[in-house]
Amino acid sequence: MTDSRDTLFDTLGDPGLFTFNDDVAGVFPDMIRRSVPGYSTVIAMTGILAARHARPHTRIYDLGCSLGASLMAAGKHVAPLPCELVGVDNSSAMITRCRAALDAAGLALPTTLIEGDICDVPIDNASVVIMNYTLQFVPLDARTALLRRIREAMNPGDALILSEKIELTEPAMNDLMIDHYHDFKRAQGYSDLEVAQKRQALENVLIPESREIHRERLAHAGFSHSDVWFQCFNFASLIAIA
Ligand SMILES: C[S@@+](CC[C@H](N)C(=O)[O-])C[C@H]1O[C@@H](n2cnc3c(N)ncnc32)[C@H](O)[C@@H]1O
Ligand SMILES: O=C(O)C(=O)C[C@]1(C(=O)O)C=C[C@@H](O)C=C1
Repeated sequence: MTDSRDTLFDTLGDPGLFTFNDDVAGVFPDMIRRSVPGYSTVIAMTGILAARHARPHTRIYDLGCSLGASLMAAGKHVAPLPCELVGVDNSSAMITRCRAALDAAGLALPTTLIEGDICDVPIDNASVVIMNYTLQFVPLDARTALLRRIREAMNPGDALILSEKIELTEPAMNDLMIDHYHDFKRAQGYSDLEVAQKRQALENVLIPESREIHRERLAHAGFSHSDVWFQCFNFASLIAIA
């Protein structure tokens, strides 16, 4: 099956607020691949990282699972270790399509999908928690409590894999990275109009923070170590060890 092309922001007008509705879910594989530099590398490596930290008879959570890309990568590398995969997303359009994609993929591990808010869904007996490009959509004042609940569900040595669009602390470097990022998007076939309209739709919806703030918050939430394991322009992936 070929992915539908993302043309959602190609017309001039009020783009409204970005939401993960049926239109977005329908083009999501193409959208995220052309919008997140390094996306396919991050997803593939998520499987490798998960396999090192997964413990038998625990759960591997994917919070903000969208269409299940990280669940599939984890399933591929963690099996046959007996673990349960749990995907959570609050978009019914994503969960419906994720269920179909997982059925088609036929994962080797038991998998549960939950339609719900990651700030409310119980998290228990986790050895690995994956949150790829999702914390950025959680309100700022709810981020620490969520990370605390994740940490409390883990044992020492377990891992959180956290990927985010980030802000750089030095304004000139931040502006430069955003310019590089927009060059990347244009090289992926997005027009200046599409870049501008999407940027407007994401304003105050996707709230990026610096790697320093992320690492401080992770420490505050009880993680003993964290660092960046991948970065491309203003998109970074961290691993935090419980
Ligand atoms: C950029 S996508 C994540 C991409 C996905 N992790 C991947 O790597 O393919 C963000 C996802 O998080 C979900 N999301 C955002 N806020 C959420 C929340 N509070 N609770 C549950 N899901 C949420 C959205 O519906 C969307 O599917
Ligand atoms: O297109 C952008 O500007 C983005 O920030 C990319 C991004 C993300 O980082 O989550 C934003 C929304 C879509 O979910 C896919 C990718």
